[in-house]
Amino acid sequence: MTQNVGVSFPALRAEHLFKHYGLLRAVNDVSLTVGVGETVALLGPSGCGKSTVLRCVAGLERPDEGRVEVGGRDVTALPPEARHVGLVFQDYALFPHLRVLGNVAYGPRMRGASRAEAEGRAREALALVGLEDLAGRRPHELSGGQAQRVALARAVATGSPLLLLDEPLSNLDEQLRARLRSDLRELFQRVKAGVLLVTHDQREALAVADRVAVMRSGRLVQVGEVPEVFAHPASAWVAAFLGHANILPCGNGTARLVSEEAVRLGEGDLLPVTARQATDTGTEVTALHPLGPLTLHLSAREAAGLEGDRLRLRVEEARVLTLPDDREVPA
Ligand SMILES: Nc1ncnc2c1ncn2[C@@H]1O[C@H](COP(=O)(O)OP(=O)(O)OP(=O)(O)O)[C@@H](O)[C@H]1O
Repeated sequence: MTQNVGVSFPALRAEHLFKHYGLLRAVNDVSLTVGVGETVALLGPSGCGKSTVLRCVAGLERPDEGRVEVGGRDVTALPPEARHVGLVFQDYALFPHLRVLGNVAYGPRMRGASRAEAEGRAREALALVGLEDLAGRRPHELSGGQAQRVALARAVATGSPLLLLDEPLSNLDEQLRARLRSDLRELFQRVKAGVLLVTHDQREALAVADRVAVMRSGRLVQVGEVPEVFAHPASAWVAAFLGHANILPCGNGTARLVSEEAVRLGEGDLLPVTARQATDTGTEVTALHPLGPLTLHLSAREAAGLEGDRLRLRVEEARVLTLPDDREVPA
């Protein structure tokens, strides 16, 4: 195969992928690029086709149409083991009979490294995930979080230009997830591979990814840098999926998005508060604004500014986004 010397290729370029299961279009014309050293989160609700995209990229599924390039090499027709991608899936099955070191060294060994070389790389990868001390353990002697990190080390040790992670934190409790999220970001920055991460968890995407690709019913509906997509969702559905609370229908196929940044507390009119509830971080209130009811999270200090059952606030009209309201469109 020929490659142009000096031309740099993205870690992944997927073009016009389609995958049907019977009449179901699980993946409908998905094109996606992951740069070298970039982390892209494929984010969407359960069943929207995220894993199928990842499986097509990994070679575990054959797309009906489309093309997959890894590091500039067309791998569309190649089996998974010939694609040189590192995989971490939900169940991250480790080989039970191999110790941690053997599990992590397995990839490099399969790619022809000597035992010493493979184990050297495995130790480096284990150090990256902070588990060098557990190299001699067997998988059943690990906690869920440790097994998760071994699976990551195993993918990293392959030295692949592209890592594919499917809900890598899904089996862990919330505390551990929160800790590993920041570990992951650091780890990805250090290994310099391209990372495609599948998740249905907005916080995970926000914490870990450079760019996010939002998927709905087999299609990508918005792709962009994480802060940009959160600040400027392309539609009401995307805004709602990303967790925006105040999306007010206008009745003409559009909706207004009043983000927290658009609300100035302590200025403007006194508005009636119709609901109030204590939360972990403060108080959630619903205030009746002429645009519609606004649900707001108030810190303890902001909540102290409540005047009886009224709250003074102003909505900065210039910061209110008008979006197509596609929430009721059948999936
Ligand atoms: N082998 C298969 N045969 C038939 N239908 C399938 C198969 N695999 C997936 N599907 C269907 O394709 C759609 C997309 O599934 P996929 O697993 O890609 O979704 P997902 O977004 O990853 O969901 P989750 O977050 O729940 O894992 C779903 O409706 C699913 O039921």
